[in-house]
Amino acid sequence: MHRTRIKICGLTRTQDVDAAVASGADAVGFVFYPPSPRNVTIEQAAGLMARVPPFVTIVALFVNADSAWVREALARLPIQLLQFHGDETEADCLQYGRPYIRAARMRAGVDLVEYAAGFPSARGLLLDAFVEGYGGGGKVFDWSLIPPGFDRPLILSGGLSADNVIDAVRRVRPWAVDVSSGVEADKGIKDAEAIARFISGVKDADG
Ligand SMILES: O=C(O)c1ccccc1NCC(=O)[C@H](O)[C@H](O)COP(=O)(O)O
Repeated sequence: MHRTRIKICGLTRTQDVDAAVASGADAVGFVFYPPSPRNVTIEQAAGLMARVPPFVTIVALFVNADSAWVREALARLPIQLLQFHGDETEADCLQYGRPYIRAARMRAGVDLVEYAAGFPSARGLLLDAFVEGYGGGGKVFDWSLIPPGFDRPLILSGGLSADNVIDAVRRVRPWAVDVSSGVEADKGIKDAEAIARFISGVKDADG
């Protein structure tokens, strides 16, 4: 039986990192995108990432970032996986020589097979709803845009919460799910109970 992996994204506080880990998250995500209310500096991220135990993957999210900044973050932080959420090309993503996942901003007309073919080196495709401002919008996209039998690891995101994640996992059967705003009390402020309910929902859906 497949166990759906779970990433909690947009962490900005130590207690939220602790809550995600305690509830059983497989991965924790940190947003390096200054316009976002979830943005963290390299200094803040160092303190947050230091709390993450072994076997929980540390993911760093960038949006059209200056490559010198990404390199600095990689040099100073224990980042294990990059997430590119902007308009990066495959060459942009590959230049760091690190494993990465590529966000696909889903909306009517997006051909996921064609999009994914442009990123053969991505470890997986993270499907998020198209929103102005790139992401973290808490919007659900039409899951029927995902082609049946799509054969790359899919990380389903976009407006997930404890209220819809069971249905999402049962219908899409993704490799992993990713949530940010759906487990927040306020932008950038996670709710430990909502994280626990989300993770419990994923486990229920897995059966
Ligand atoms: O979180 C942000 O503010 C953000 C800004 C720019 C690009 C992406 C951003 N977040 C993406 C995520 O946190 C997740 O990977 C995911 O898409 C979940 O978002 P949500 O719909 O809020 O659960």
